[in-house]
Amino acid sequence: MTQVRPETPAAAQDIVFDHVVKTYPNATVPAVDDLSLTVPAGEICVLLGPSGSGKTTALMMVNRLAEITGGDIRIGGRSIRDLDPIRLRRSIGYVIQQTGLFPHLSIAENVATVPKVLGWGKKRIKERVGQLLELVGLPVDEYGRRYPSQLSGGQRQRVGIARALAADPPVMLMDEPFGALDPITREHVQDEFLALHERIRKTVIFVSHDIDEAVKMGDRIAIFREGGKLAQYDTPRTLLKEPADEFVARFVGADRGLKRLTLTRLADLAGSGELSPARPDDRSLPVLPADASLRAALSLMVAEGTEGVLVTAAEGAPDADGAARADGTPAGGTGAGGRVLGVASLDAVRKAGTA
Ligand SMILES: Nc1ncnc2c1ncn2[C@@H]1O[C@H](COP(=O)(O)OP(=O)(O)OP(=O)(O)O)[C@@H](O)[C@H]1O
Repeated sequence: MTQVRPETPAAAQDIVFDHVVKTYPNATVPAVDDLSLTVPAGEICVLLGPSGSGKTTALMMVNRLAEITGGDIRIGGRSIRDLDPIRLRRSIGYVIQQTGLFPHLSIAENVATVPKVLGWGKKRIKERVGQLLELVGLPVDEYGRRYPSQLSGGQRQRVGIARALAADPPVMLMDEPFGALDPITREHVQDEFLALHERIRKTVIFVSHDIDEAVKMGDRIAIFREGGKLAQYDTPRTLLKEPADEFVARFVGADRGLKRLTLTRLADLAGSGELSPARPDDRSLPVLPADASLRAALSLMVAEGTEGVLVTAAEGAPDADGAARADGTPAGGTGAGGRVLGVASLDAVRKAGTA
């Protein structure tokens, strides 16, 4: 995706759930029971938990698609109770699994929906649509006139994201947005969304069923248990390292160590002095850049049957000291490898997974 910024981006706002309760009419037990948590401005919070534990309900209360029955939700300090639901919804991006694109409208028209409702002028809408489609990697000249049925699932999901961003909302709600995509497209769209989020820094609440997705996407994860109760709210790292109880431990799975490896980069090992210096023999080891995860390093070692990987400076990282490169070309040359930082041994990677 290209370096286009939305015009005058709205500052992100924090979202506070303050003892929130939701009991549906005729229900005997609450769908969400006394939920209190704060999503800091600009962060991604993933709601995770078994089916029926209240994730979607919690999300839909934020834009008042479900009305709260107790407690309060505040966005940027303002209670949603004090805001007109329709205006509130226009000010919040909403992305769902079935993208909800209008099949009879072109891609450009789909993205323009909310700005049109808000009464923006034609020129401003056109500019905005162009920027947003560019931002999600679907240039308007090529894709703007197509219809949703003429795009792949992943592309449609990106249009859904562009449309949700159209009015530059400070908050985005995403309900299993990538749930219908095949695993490869899904990973790709997740990566793209994370890169996009780096730039736009909205406050995002994201519902997921999938612990791997939650660990990858979330700055924080809220784990719900049956009965709409919050079991734990923490960063992925803390959650994997210190699950609050048996339920959370079971939910995040037996391979917690492996998941933690996803969160740690080879650069972190380099930073804490846990790489060993490369010796001439190590030139035959598989090579990974420092921004690769320890999980990727472990997979590569297993696949190649080695006890280490050679770690090079990540692409774009400074390469100043004239050391040799992994591919044998001198520093400053045009070889694909970066400066060699050292060797990540199987032991060092294992240790990081259990630390
Ligand atoms: N409109 C509704 N009317 C009555 N009960 C509802 C309604 N929507 C959801 N519920 C109930 O509220 C509880 C929480 O549902 P919710 O959809 O929020 O859970 P969820 O964690 O998002 O589930 P899933 O992962 O299966 O989507 C469930 O018991 C569900 O049956």
